[in-house]
Amino acid sequence: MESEAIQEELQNLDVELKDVQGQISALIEHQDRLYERKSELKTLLKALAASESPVASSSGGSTVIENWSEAFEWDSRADDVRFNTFGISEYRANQKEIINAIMLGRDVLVIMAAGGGKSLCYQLPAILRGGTTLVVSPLLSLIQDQVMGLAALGISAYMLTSTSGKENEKFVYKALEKGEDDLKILYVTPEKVSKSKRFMSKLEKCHNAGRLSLISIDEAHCCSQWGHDFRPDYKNLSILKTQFPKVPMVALTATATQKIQNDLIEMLHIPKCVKFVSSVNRPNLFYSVREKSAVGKVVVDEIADFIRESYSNNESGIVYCFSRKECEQIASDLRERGISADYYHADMDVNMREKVHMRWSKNKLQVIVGTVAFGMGINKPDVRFVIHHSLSKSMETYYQESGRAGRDGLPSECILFFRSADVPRQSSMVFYEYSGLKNLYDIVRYCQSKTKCRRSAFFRHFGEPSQDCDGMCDNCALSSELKEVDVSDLAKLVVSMVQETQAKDQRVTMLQLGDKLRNKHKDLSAELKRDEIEHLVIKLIVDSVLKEEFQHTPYSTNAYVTMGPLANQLLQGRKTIKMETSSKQIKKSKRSISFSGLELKLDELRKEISAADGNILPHTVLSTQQIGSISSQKPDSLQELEKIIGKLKTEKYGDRILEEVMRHDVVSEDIVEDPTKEGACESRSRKRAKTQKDVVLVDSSDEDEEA
Ligand SMILES: Nc1ncnc2c1ncn2[C@@H]1O[C@H](COP(=O)(O)OP(=O)(O)OP(=O)(O)O)[C@@H](O)[C@H]1O
Ligand SMILES: [Mg+2]
Repeated sequence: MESEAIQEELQNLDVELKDVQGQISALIEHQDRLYERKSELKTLLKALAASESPVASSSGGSTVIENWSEAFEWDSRADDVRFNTFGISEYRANQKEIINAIMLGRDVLVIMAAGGGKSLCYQLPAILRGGTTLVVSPLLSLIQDQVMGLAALGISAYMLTSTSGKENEKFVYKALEKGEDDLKILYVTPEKVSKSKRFMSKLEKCHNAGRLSLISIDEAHCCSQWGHDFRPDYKNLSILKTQFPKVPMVALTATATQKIQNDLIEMLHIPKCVKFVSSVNRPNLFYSVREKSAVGKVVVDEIADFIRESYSNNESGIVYCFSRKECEQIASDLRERGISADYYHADMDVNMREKVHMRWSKNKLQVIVGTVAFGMGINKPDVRFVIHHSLSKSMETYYQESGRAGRDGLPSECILFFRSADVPRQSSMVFYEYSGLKNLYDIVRYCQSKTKCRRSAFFRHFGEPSQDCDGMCDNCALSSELKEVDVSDLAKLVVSMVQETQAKDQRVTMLQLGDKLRNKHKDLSAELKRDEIEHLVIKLIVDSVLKEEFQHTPYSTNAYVTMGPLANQLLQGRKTIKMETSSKQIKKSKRSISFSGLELKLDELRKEISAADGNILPHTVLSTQQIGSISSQKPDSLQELEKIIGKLKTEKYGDRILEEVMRHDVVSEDIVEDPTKEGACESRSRKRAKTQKDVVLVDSSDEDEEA
């Protein structure tokens, strides 16, 4: 009897110890999170202090007062090239300062959001400084795009990649060695630097002759293992600073975390660089999360309706999917619904992929349905919408992927379709990655929240002070009745069920758990939909009450739900679980720009010129912003047009653009007034002044509907 009592006590102690262990690991996890947040906040404080002082932050702790915005002798030349060659009417934030720091010979680290205009920051000094600028860029498609774009502007840009022909290679090597031919900008992949001795020896000759004027490392986050796109060959780029210590180096990336910044500075050997960190905020992007139906057809219908209603002029978009099979299916479903869509994934032959990408870049295809393989090489500035058919694996990847919208700064939309059942699909892919689950649960929190500003989640993630969202996310734009409901009792039922299953040495997936619960508690099943139970299970996982465990089968990795570190706290009534519920739902959200009248004609014209040339993309002929400016200002001479788009584009396309403007003017006047009437001219100019409309039409007709 005594031994039985001891046995029992031992068993109880084991249970209690397990509980304590669970609490300790939960506390340790919590402690880690607090430390991490503390360090983020400290960095934030430093950044704030730096931004309050007039000195640009120099990572070398330089005490010299440096004002990168003052007047410099190259200012007028820089303005001339910016406007007349690049057709850019004014600098965006930090561009001028970065250019000045490079012109002064400093090493520079640029952190600027996608589409912020990083290319200009090294391309303009490349032209001003004379000699040759070397640009390292990770992807062939990015390099091709850039070289093509620069060539269209009459800038002598070349590339050396694995696909370069012999003739091209010969020309580049000769130009590097002898300096006789014009070679302003040379793009290479990192492999050239790390693997080609021949290339490095030619580069050395160029340098020794004093002709290597600048080294630019684009997409520099590829250096860091902490980044989302680590490329081993980027690690060897330190050789550039070692070999050419006096040549200024500029490293550019859109990825902003402090850890990655420090990593880059160390790996590229630029400890004294001047750092320019711009905000991660993309004010022109409208972020929203929509509940994803369990029925696939309904989701595709919703996506197709959205595209048809908001982007009927063939405006470009991307739909991201989880798997290759899903991509193909959704692309075909969209085509069936009359939308010009095609798929893009890693299983396709390179030529096929390139063909799809090119059709899309030339606006011959409206939507690319892609996996994450459709990534870094996308340079299209006028992507108006990015839809996630499934959630991304982290806030960082979501920021990157959704950030492919609106790189031209014009209003664009980012919609994520969220369904709890998609979480185990992602978790079974990322659980072995460093912080994989933690990162995934961060984006799940983002999706589950019905109250918090979507933007603030990005600020928090990148350790940046919050900024006003200005109603540019669903949670800020929508004023609906939101409540927090205590669901602890239901949560206890869920956790007890997991506990029972585990006690029987069985495993349960989220799907099975929902079914079991509804079978056992028939009274609940009338009230509770499967989706709601899954929603709760995911919340419990994210809150460490439950946890996911994974098991490999020969065909897949399955995610099971098990007791988490805080399970017992909940069962013992020491923890409450609250869920946000919303009485209203966004049914339709429409934030779009749309072309009308002359804009449509100019859009047609740029496509026509691009198609006839074959080597120029429509947005290089005229950017969407330029189309807007021409349509609102309606220039009636080449001189007037030149004031809007600069000399080069006016010389190349001016006559055809003016023809279009005049034709449109005549047509619209035929409609509105009798041109023979006296005073028509005056009324025309008055009319013009009146139609100086904001070319960007932002339609914000949200329709809220009872759920
Ligand atoms: N000052 C400016 N005014 C108007 N448009 C600009 C300006 N600077 C750059 N752009 C345009 O913005 C678009 C994006 O520029 P760019 O490709 O340099 O972005 P990025 O910062 O390199 O982005 P990513 O991280 O996606 O590579 C391009 O179409 C470019 O011509
Ligand atoms: Mg870029």
